[in-house]
This record gives sequence, structure tokens and C-alpha cells, in this order.
Amino acid sequence: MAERILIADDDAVQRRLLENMVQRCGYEAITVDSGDAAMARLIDPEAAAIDALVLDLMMPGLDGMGVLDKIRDSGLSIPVIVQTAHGGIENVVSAMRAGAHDFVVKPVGVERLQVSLRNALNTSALKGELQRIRHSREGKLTFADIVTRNAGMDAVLRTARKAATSTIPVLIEGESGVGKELIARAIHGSGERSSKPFVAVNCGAIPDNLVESILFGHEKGAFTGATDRHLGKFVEAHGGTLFLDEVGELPLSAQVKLLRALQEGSVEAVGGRKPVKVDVRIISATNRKLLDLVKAGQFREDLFYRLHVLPLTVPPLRARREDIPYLLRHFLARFCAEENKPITSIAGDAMTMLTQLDWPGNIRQLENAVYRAVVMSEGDQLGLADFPQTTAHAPSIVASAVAPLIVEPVFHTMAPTMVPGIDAAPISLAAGSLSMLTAENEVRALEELESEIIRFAIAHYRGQMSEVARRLKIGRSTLYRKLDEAAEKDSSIADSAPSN
Ligand SMILES: Nc1ncnc2c1ncn2[C@@H]1O[C@H](COP(=O)(O)OP(=O)(O)OP(=O)(O)O)[C@@H](O)[C@H]1O
Repeated sequence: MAERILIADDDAVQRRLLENMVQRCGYEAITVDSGDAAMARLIDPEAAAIDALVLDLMMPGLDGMGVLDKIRDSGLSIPVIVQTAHGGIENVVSAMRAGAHDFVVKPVGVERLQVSLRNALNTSALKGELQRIRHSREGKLTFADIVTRNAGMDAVLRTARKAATSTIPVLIEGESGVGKELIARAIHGSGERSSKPFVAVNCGAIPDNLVESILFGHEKGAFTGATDRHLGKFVEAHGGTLFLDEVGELPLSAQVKLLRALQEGSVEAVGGRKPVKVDVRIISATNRKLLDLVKAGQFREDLFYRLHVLPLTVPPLRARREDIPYLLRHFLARFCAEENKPITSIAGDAMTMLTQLDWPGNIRQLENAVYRAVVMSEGDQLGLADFPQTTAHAPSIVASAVAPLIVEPVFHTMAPTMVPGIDAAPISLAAGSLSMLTAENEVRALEELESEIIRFAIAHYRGQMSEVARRLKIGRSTLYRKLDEAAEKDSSIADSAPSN
């Protein structure tokens, strides 16, 4: 799924031109004809999020400056590119002071707009990632900190959001590294308990003989080695949330005590004389099917029903590949900032390969792969060679990814393709439609149209180059030569584009 760009312009012709350009840059375009409509769209809680705004400054009613003020007042952190007429330098200065990310002079060309949008989206990804880290450190993660463009994940997050308004027990199921703890933290951070502690316990990492004392605490001298009194995680989480990770790993004896604690709202420390009242919201997680453990007699059925009141199943990363480019962008921005590296993008072929991988370790594995690549890279763009471990696991994919232009096969043909040689910025392919006119309303060059048709064909036939050549009635070597020429032309455009 491409980034969504909102275009606000009262001039219908300008709107159409911009819409066309934004789509050619590989983004989804949404148009509105006034400042008021732009604000309504930006704050609409039901509508899909907007990633950047292209804003005309001169509009009747609420003008561009008014929109910028309202964006600031409502605390929105969307990057805004303002459009000005020639000679509007004073307006530009005021707009930049009011928080605009960049400005373009009308009529803007597609390359200039693409550079501006790409910079704006990169900066915004970095801001988002830094905010996520800050929220994580402060224990204030919310759903806005979870990166996703997948419909399945959206549905999970919608349910999780509702759960955040109550203390209903939530059980989060999903493979290791899919973001279960992140969701648990977002539920906590979005509810009334957000100012209270969030305490996470990995039940699978505690030795069996210590589980009870770690969860419920122990008195001094309760057992050999208990030299001090220990409160236990339940008491530590009092008023807040206790996150029981890998809950399926709890030994049966601890399951009995946990059930009692949940039923009675009190815990008894090992060696303690009387129960202590606790007010704790329980969120548990497991990367195994808890019901299977119940059937196998390894998990108590009564406890299962206590924890499983609201189940959430987080899909693995391979089932939501459209998230991969966004996650890559976020982690790239974050690690570049942390490591002080000037890497600005990921090459198209590397992006294609990374999107095709199955990622058995899910987002944690992807995060670590980007971390390693950022630390080891010496250039300003990450390429295939920067992901050696990952490519080692995908020989067939790498073999195909070195072809001049490969299209991510799981994307629908309307989805963006990545162009190697430039960066991860996608070029759009609208199924069955080809725009004949340039942004300036002139007929487009034959060469450009041909290149677009070839890209479309590659997307349509999911990267099967022989089929593409056969359908286009050209030889494979001609196809590759044309792709080489197109990639060369694209990279010279990228090189000559202004880098503000
Ligand atoms: N949607 C997301 N957006 C951004 N970062 C994410 C997302 N999902 C996961 N992460 C990051 O990936 C890493 C792994 O996530 P997390 O620890 O929540 O996974 P988990 O499912 O709880 O793993 P495990 O089962 O091994 O405990 C964390 O650094 C987390 O911040």
C-alpha cells in the first residue's frame, strides 16, 4: 500500500495535475478543494491516515496559512509541502515559520515534487520513530506508535483500542517478534492506567522453582537464598498492567496460584501470612496455541478462560508484507539517527528482496537486519550486499532480484514497483490506464510511455521476464536493455533533482 498524500487546491485543473503527478510518483492521491475540507479529512477519525499534505497557500475561505495554524493547534504531525506562485517569497517564509516542511513553486515538475515528498516522508518517519522510542522509554506507547498498513493488523488494533477503554483481560497470540508486547504496551498506554506501572514478565524465562516468588513475592527467609523481602510482579504492577509474556510456559503449580490471584484480586507471597489486595489489569501473550496446551493437559482450562476473554491474533510479518517497506523506512530512520549515519534510502532491488523474505523472526528479525546494515554500511544507500545473512537465506529470491527491475509478486498490479538505482521510492502503475499528458499538459515522450508499459507488464506478470517479453513481442535481451536504459535515465533524474 502506497503512502497517502492529500492535495488541497481550489483550482480544479491544478488538483488534477497534482493528483496525476503524485500517482506517478507512486503514492495514493486524495484531493480536496478547500482548506476546511483538508482539515476535516485530516482529523476524521474514521478515515485512513494521511502521510503528507500538498497545500495551496491561496484559497478562498480557510487559506493555506489557516490550515497550517489549525494543524499546529490540533497537534497533528503531518509533513506539509506548500505550493506558491512565483515571487511569493514572503508567503513562503511565513509558511515555513508556521511549520511547513518544504515549498514548491507552481507549476511544480514531477521530479521536484517527488524529491520533496520523499524527503518529507523520510523526515516524518524519523520523527515518528523517535517519538515511538521516547514513548517507549516513558512507558507511554499508544496505537499511533505501531507502524502498519495491513488491513488484518488494522482490525486487530481496532479491537485492541476498544479493549484499552476497559480492564477486560486480553490474550495476545502470535509468533515470536510480531509485536505482541508493543500492542500490550499500547493498550496500557491508551487507557486510564497509563500513568501507572506496566510490568512485563517473561514466564518462559523464569526457572520453575522461582516463578511463584517472582510473580507473588516472598518474605525474607521464606526459602534458602531469600535474604530479603521481595514484593513480586503483581504488587509492583498495582494500579497498572501486568503483562504475562509466554504465559503458556507457566508451570501447573503457578497456574493454580495465578488463577486464585485473578479470582480473588489478591496475592499471597511465598512464606507470607496473609493475602495482599492487588488491582492489576492482566494482558497475557503466547506464541503457542494456548488451546492446544489446554487439550494436551499442559494448561489449566479454567485459567485459559480467565485469560482468553478477549483474544487478539497478531499476523506474522509474511502475512502482511505491505508493512515491510514502512517498517524498513522507520527502522532505517531510527538507526541512522542513533548511529549518526547519513543513509537516506534502500535500493529498489534490496527493498524487493526484503519484501519477499519470509522473516521467520518477524519484526524483531527485520529490525536487527536493518540495525546491522546501518552499522556496517559505508554508503548513503543500503543495497543487497548490506543484508548478507538475509540474502543467504533466500538464494532464489536474490537470483531473481539482481534482474534490472523486479516487482514484488505479492502486490496487486495497482501497487507500486520499486526502481533499483534510485531508492525505495516507488513508481506507480495504474492497471490498464496510461497517462498521455505531462504535468504541464504536454504529450509525454514515447520513451517514457514505453518504459511505463514495460513496468506495468512486469508487475502484471509478477516479474516473469520471459512472459513479459513474449507478451510485449520483444526479445528478452531487448527487454533487459530497455530496462537498463530506463534505470539509467531514472538515476540521472534522481542525481539532477534538487536536494533540499
Ligand atoms: N508494528 C510495529 N511497528 C514498529 N515496531 C514494531 C512493530 N511491531 C514490533 N515492533 C518492534 O519489533 C520488536 C519486537 O516486538 P515485540 O517485542 O512487541 O514482539 P513480541 O511478539 O512480543 O515478541 P516475543 O514473542 O518474542 O516476546 C520490538 O522492538 C518492537 O518495538
